[in-house]
Order: sequence, then C-alpha cells, then structure tokens
Amino acid sequence: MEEDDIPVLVDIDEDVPALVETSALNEEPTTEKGGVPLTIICGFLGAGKSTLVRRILTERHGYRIAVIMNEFGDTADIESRTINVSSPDDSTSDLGSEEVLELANGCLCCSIKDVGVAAIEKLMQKKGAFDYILLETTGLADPGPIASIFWQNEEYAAGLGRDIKLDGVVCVVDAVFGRKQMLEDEAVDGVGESLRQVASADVVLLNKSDLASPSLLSETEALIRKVNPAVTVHRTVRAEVDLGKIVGIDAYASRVSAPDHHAHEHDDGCEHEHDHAGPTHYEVRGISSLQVPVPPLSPERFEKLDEWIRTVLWEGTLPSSQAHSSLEVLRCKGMFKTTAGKTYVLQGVRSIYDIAEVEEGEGVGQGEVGKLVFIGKGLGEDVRKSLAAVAGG
Ligand SMILES: Nc1nc2c(ncn2[C@@H]2O[C@H](COP(=O)(O)OP(=O)(O)OP(=O)(O)O)[C@@H](O)[C@H]2O)c(=O)[nH]1
Repeated sequence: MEEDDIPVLVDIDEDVPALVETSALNEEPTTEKGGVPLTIICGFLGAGKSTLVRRILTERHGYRIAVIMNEFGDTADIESRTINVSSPDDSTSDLGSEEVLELANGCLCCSIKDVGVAAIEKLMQKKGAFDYILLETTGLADPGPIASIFWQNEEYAAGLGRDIKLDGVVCVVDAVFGRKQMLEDEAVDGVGESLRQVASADVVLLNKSDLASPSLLSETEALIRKVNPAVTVHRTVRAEVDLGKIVGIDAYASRVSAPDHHAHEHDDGCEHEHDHAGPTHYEVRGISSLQVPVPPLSPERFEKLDEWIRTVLWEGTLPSSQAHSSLEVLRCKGMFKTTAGKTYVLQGVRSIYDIAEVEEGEGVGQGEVGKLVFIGKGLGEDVRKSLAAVAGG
C-alpha cells in the first residue's frame, strides 16, 4: 500500500484540509446555482446502503464527495453504525462521532451522529473541503422530513437550506426481500417505512439483482412503480451504478422528466425508456399515488390548481371538503403549460412546494398535455377526481 493511500483522521474542530481539485460532477458545478448539492441515501435494512457508500468512498471516481452518516430519525432504538473504509491492515476504520476521515480518492467520510442538521451547516462553514454531500440515513428512517429540511426553498432561504441544495433521494431496495417487505411492512401509523422510502425516492437501486429471479425482479419493480410512478429504477449488483445516475440529477430543480416516462436498466446493462400507460391510480398498503393529465391552463385554472395544491398540502383536505385533514402528500411533481404558452414545473416534498416557470426548451416533454403526480396517504379516487376537475384533465 502506498503512503498516499493511507486515510488520515482529522478532528472536525480543526480546519478540514482543502482537497486537491479534481473534475467536478457536472460540466457546470451545481454549487454556482446556490448551495452544495446533497443526495439522501436511504434503503431497506440490509439492502446494500453500506455497500454503495463503501464503493463511493473507495473507488477512484474523481469526485470530491463528503459522505455523512446520519442518525436524524428516531435515534432511540437505532444501533450505532460504522463503515469500514480502510484496508484490512488499517486500524482506523472505526469512526467515532464528529470525525472526518479523509480518503485517498478525495472523498471525506463524516460521522456526525446525533448532532442534527446544524452540524452539517457547521461542516459547510469550513467549506472548500467538499463540493458534494451524500447523507446516508439509517435503514429505518423515513427520508421525507430530512428531504424537506434540505430542499432549497424560499421558506428556508435564510435558514438551514442556505448552503445546501437537495439534489435527490436515492433508495436502495433489496431485490430478494424488498417486495415482501413492502407488502408486509406496517409502521405504527399503518404505513410501512419501506413504502415511505420508496414514495420519497427519486431514484431506486434495485440491488442484489444477482440473487433474485427475473420474475421476482419484474414484480418488485412493478410494485415500486405503483408506489411511485415518478421514480427511476436501476437494477444493480453490489450497488454498482454509474455515479452520474445517482448524484447531480437535480431532481428538485425546475426541470423534470415527464412523470410517466421511466428509464431503467436491464441486466444486459442496456437502458430503455418505457411509457407506462395503464391506470393512473394505485394504492399499496396505505400509500397511494395518483397521476392526472393537465391540458394548457388559463390564468383562472392555474390559480385554482395552486389553491388546490395549497389546501391539500397545507391543510390535508380537499378545497371543497368540510372534513378534517386526512390527506398526507409525501411527494408531488409535475409539469404543465399555460394557454399563454409558458411551461411550469411543480416540485413538492410534504407541505413544501414550488411552482416555477421553465424556459422553453429547458423542460422535457414538449407536448401540449402536462401531468401531475401526487404520492401519499389518503389519496383515493375522490382526490384524483377533484384534482382532475381542477386541472381540467
Ligand atoms: N449477492 C449480493 N450481495 C450483496 C449485494 N449488495 C450487498 N450485498 C451483501 O449484502 C450484505 C448487506 O449489505 P450492506 O451494504 O451491509 O447493507 P445495508 O443496507 O448497509 O445494511 P444495514 O445498514 O444493516 O441496513 C453484505 O454482506 C453485502 O456484501 C448484491 O448486489 N449481491
């Protein structure tokens, strides 16, 4: 082993050393658009999150990434975790809290357990050290609340999201047990965390695909798409995936793919685009998704749609309903046009949402009919009909 390859432990209170400049993730560094991009990695227990993280921390990919192990969820019953990123003859693998491990490939492995979001901001203040953050949640954590904290939004412009920009949520699903877990999983409030994770994800790695039969892989993938029609699925073995497919995807930017247009990778490594027509409403054990077409909106309809979204996301009810709040939107996204020819993109995580105009040619799906996708609890046929009536689809 060469001297350069030996990881160095750095105390977080000392200045994090500046790393050697390497190629940025994108041609245009996303930091210029405000904030260091952050990807949340969640996943089912034993699905392969650590395998993915270890790969990122040890492979020579040329990216400067800080990987943060997080315990933001319910910390009470979550075991303490470490990642072995060292070679077998290295004894520095066991990371304590508030430590940063600088690795030979330019990555930083940060352990800031139990100190909350502010600690990441603290890390950011010592910046220059890294230009991309991967946040690994525990196997049981619901990524939704964390995602909404980091999502760049006016509400947070002067707060926590100032230096960090949410790029996407990646969920690692076990190809062997994932389907069973999704179908059986039930949390205290009746919706399993595994379903919440899939519902909140922008990208799913269907990992351990070497161990699952082709039919199980197809069934699991179909279930994932039912829970989240807007997600991109990559089948992986030992979490081997081109990093460009999980980082720098800008899933919360005002540029989204048409929600029912999926790319997924087959075992032959060949990627195909699929249009999934079929039903537009699904329910899997409490989590449902709905999708409606949106023809070009007049200003009045646009206002009505905005009001609908506001009421559903903020109050948990339909605008016309006197009922108590019963709806919970975990994620929404979509794209539509106005009669004036402008294109808008909707992005939402829980109660936070944003409708932004996109430049002509910037968005994908230049057709006249747009689409909206909502994923969450209580989104039944009545909600779909109500949205369809407002959107005019
Ligand atoms: N055959 C096979 N084994 C895998 C694959 N990915 C991971 N493994 C193995 O599965 C086991 C669990 O993987 P981890 O990466 O530790 O999973 P994890 O999601 O971090 O697990 P927890 O943190 O305990 O939830 C390890 O023994 C891995 O070597 C894969 O694609 N195929």
